[in-house]
Amino acid sequence: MANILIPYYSSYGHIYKMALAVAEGARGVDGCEVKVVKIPEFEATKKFMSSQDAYVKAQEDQSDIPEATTDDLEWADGIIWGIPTRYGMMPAQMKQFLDAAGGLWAKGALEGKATAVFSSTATIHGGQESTAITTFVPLMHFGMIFVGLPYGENSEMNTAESIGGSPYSASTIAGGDGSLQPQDGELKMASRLGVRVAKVASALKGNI
Ligand SMILES: Cc1cc2nc3c(=O)[nH]c(=O)nc-3n(C[C@H](O)[C@H](O)[C@H](O)COP(=O)(O)O)c2cc1C
Repeated sequence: MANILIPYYSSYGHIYKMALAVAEGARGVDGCEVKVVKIPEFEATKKFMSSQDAYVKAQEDQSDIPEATTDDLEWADGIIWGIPTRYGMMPAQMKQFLDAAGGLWAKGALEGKATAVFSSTATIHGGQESTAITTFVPLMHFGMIFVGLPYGENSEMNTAESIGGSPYSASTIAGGDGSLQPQDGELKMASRLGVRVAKVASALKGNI
């Protein structure tokens, strides 16, 4: 039995859809309990973005998802973070959440837990890989065990087409105006990432 947590932040819904695919994969692994939670939004951002219909609609779609707490992080045996790219790296909301978990760092509460990242960018070269790689840094400080996305299980990556996914993370490309939606191949890679982390977390607990 392993507990798998999927904390994500999503302004326009792309990462939310990827989170559901990751959850579906993790739920398929025997004995795993899966929780999807959203990283709390900044009040200032809510106010600023309330004039954007796409943001308002995406937040309504996620209204049933509970907000992430540091207790959730302690509950989890494996944590798969959903992170839309901001200037090539994680959004401030996500960093604030990690900073607020400093008490867990101090007592080593996340050490030895499996972790992974899924991301999204507007463009193919907008930072899907740098977001995963830079997120690796704080996760290493927490002592977590990083799980990548191997080519062997994800043949979709062997392409020159416009599709997300790299050895570092599952990802999707939203388009400059956000009009693209996660493609089948991207959702499959997200789901397989969920499976992989759930299996690694179970193995680390000595369940398999
Ligand atoms: C402040 C800001 C910075 C962004 N920086 C980048 C970036 O560096 N590269 C990129 O490709 N897209 C960038 N984007 C686009 C977002 O990554 C995109 O809207 C997001 O991945 C969509 O996911 P979501 O629908 O889950 O929010 C940025 C968006 C915002 C609002």
